[in-house]
Amino acid sequence: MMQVLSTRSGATTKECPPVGRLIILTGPSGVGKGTLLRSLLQRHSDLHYSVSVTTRLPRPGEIDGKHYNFISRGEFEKLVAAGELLEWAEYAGNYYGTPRETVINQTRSGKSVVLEIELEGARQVRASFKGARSIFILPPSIEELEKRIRGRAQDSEEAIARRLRRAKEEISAANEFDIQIVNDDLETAIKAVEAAIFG
Ligand SMILES: Nc1ncnc2c1ncn2[C@@H]1O[C@H](COP(=O)(O)OP(=O)(O)OP(=O)(O)O)[C@@H](O)[C@H]1O
Ligand SMILES: Nc1nc2c(ncn2[C@@H]2O[C@H](COP(=O)(O)O)[C@@H](O)[C@H]2O)c(=O)[nH]1
Repeated sequence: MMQVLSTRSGATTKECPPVGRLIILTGPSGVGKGTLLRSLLQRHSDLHYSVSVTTRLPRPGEIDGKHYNFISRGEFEKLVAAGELLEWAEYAGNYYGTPRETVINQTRSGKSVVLEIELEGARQVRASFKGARSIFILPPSIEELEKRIRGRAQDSEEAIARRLRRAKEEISAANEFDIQIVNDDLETAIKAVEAAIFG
């Protein structure tokens, strides 16, 4: 099955240039991407969030269809095989992906769409949407990142260790992206992301 996944990945497809803006928000888990995005969506009704599909189990409080569409591995593999994902990646033992159709329809109708995704998916979207604006969110330090992941209190020790290992690899790729923003003071970071998107 993995062979099917790798040959049908959205990474290989070249998309038509979108009309609306496509914004990639990436950076390590726990850096605050979701927190920044929630503020941006509250402040800018013209921004749209692309709801991802994932095989991860819902965390307490997460709503199916709002935070993610939670699906089985079999369902995910079918979406990949049918070419329905714009990008996808395996992250910390689970699959995550962006449904292609919604993003294409929204950008074609002139809407600005934000993807909040990890490094591999962000690289795939950069390769297929040349006009996408990519923003990499950095933590003030690894220690602070760990504090934030632990503070969220939603991951096992093993998951925290995996996320921190992955974070180090991700941070070393920050310069691949158009803009790097350190999320230290939240309000300052929100303003910097706003400037990156609308400036
Ligand atoms: N500037 C900040 N200062 C202090 N804490 C912050 C800041 N930004 C976010 N946080 C906190 O860090 C934790 C992780 O934030 P969040 O869930 O938004 O990260 P994320 O990058 O979306 O993670 P993931 O990619 O795993 O979904 C949350 O508890 C959030 O309240
Ligand atoms: N490549 C993709 N990555 C995604 C997508 N949706 C979310 N993510 C990223 O996965 C990790 C883990 O998320 P979590 O909710 O389990 O903490 C994080 O970096 C997200 O940004 C996606 O569609 N594609």
